[in-house]
Amino acid sequence: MMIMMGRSLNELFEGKVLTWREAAGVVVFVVVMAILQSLHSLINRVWWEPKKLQRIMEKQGWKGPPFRLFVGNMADVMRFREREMAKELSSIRDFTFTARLHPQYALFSSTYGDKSFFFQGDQLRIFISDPHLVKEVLLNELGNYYRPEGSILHKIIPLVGRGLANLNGEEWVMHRRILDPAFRVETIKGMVGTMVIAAESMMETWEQRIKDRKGSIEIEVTEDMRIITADTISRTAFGSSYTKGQQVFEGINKLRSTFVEASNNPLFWMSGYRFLPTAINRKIAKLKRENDETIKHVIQSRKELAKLGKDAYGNDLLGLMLIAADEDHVKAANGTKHQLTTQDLVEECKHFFFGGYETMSSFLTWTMLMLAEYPEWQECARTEILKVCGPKNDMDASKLNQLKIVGMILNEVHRHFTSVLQISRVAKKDMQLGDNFVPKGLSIEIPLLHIHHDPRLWGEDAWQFNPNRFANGVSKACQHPQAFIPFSFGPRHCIGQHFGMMESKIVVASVLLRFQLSVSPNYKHCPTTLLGFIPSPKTGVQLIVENLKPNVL
Ligand code: HEM
Repeated sequence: MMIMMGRSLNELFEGKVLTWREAAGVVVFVVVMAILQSLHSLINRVWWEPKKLQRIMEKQGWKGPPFRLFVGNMADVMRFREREMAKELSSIRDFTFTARLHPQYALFSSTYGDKSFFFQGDQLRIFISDPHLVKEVLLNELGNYYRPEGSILHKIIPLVGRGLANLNGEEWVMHRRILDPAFRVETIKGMVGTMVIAAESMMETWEQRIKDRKGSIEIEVTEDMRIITADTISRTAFGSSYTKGQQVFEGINKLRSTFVEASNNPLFWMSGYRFLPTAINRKIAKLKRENDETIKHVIQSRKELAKLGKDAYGNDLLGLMLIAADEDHVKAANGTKHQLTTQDLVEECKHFFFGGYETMSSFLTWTMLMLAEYPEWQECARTEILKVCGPKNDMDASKLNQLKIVGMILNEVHRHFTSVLQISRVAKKDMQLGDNFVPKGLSIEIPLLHIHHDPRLWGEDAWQFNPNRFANGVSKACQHPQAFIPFSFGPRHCIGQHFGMMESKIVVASVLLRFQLSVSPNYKHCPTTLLGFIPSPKTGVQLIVENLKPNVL
């Protein structure tokens, strides 16, 4: 290296040969310059850039709290959240818990109005809650708004995987193109039978427990919904090797608890924290390695089996992804650019496992609670399921499609307990958004949960549980079709939407055809969040479960 440097310096100093001392001086100079350069870009990133964006937005009437170096306003958010969490909800029918689930929007929009912003770490984030503007951002086909690198999903990458939701640009286009076919409605329809097996196996354990107790039982449904969801994903993704899938879920659970512990530290929200060699970061890295190995093992054995026969990839989600990736390899050989590597597939598997697991188990838990709390809706749904599927739970995709009342209830649960509380984007270049100039690099936060509760869009009963509002479809339920977007929309909408809706209907039908649900006196209504973005009950959801009276069937 010294010789190489000597040569280039020789050129620099027009052929003069440098002494070692002179060369050392030059090296020191270069190192100092490199340090100054890094310092300059650090200061630029953590101070000048956010301050510049703040000035631009303030000039246009946007308001927010003062900037704080490194941590931004997250400490204020955490304090506000603690205060909100300390407030008791009057009953399960009290839906005014949005401030504790998504405190940043509640805190800053109530202080600074609709045009508000705050700093998450060194990122200035504005809130967009007008559905017209939301539509403009999410429908942008040209990718002028991308997912931010500093979002919570990036902070927990060892847990969620470096998959679709964390990718941008051409890499995202390639992954989405290859993975889309595995999640099309037609493909998911073929998975109904597998989903029913997962749901029914949990129902059998409930039935056995009721039999053992000779009457009703109390069930903490959060855990059981997690098990059904994990089982459904393991079976639909990994087919016959679904026990390996369960192993992955054990790994995900360990990683999740470690991240929950880490996220209680305000420094966790600081950019770059995940790269520091702290004890907790080392533990996370070890757990990630172990989980990756399990998935890699399944993929490699599939690939080896495939060498023996054409269909050996299987028709489960992993098989479909491997087939699509293979077809893409063929195209690649013919001149297309990208290919999915084994590590890409590992990351995408983790991504689906996490994405499908946390959102679905949270959503199903809240659905069970609402069915138990509103017996009239439980009854309506059961009558419909009995009529469409018959008492033996004879389900297929077309019957599930006919479950209109169940669909209305699920929509109302999505509205109140929005699984993904907010969507984030960053402007790739200077943009015009409605009347606003949005400078390149500005982060935009779309507070789905709050949009779903805005009385200006939903009317006076926005804070009530009323599935009837969806009786004539989403477009008639609210003022603007983009006021109800639990799965988002546009090019980056949830790839698992059909999978999620199908699974939800199957679980609801399986439960209601066998059991009567009511809320246990032991249940304490205290919605909170998991990892700051998935609504979860603080101390589980305890329900009383009993067999249906014979005259119901
Ligand atoms: C209750 C169920 C679910 C809800 C409410 C939900 C919601 C969402 C939302 C709001 C997004 C963000 C879209 C955006 O930024 O515009 C998303 C993305 C995503 N979801 Fe879901 N999701 C659910 C279930 C699932 C399931 C079951 C899977 C997989 C099996 C899944 C996989 C994904 C993936 C991979 C993305 C990223 C898509 C991309 O960027 O191309 N989700 N989901």
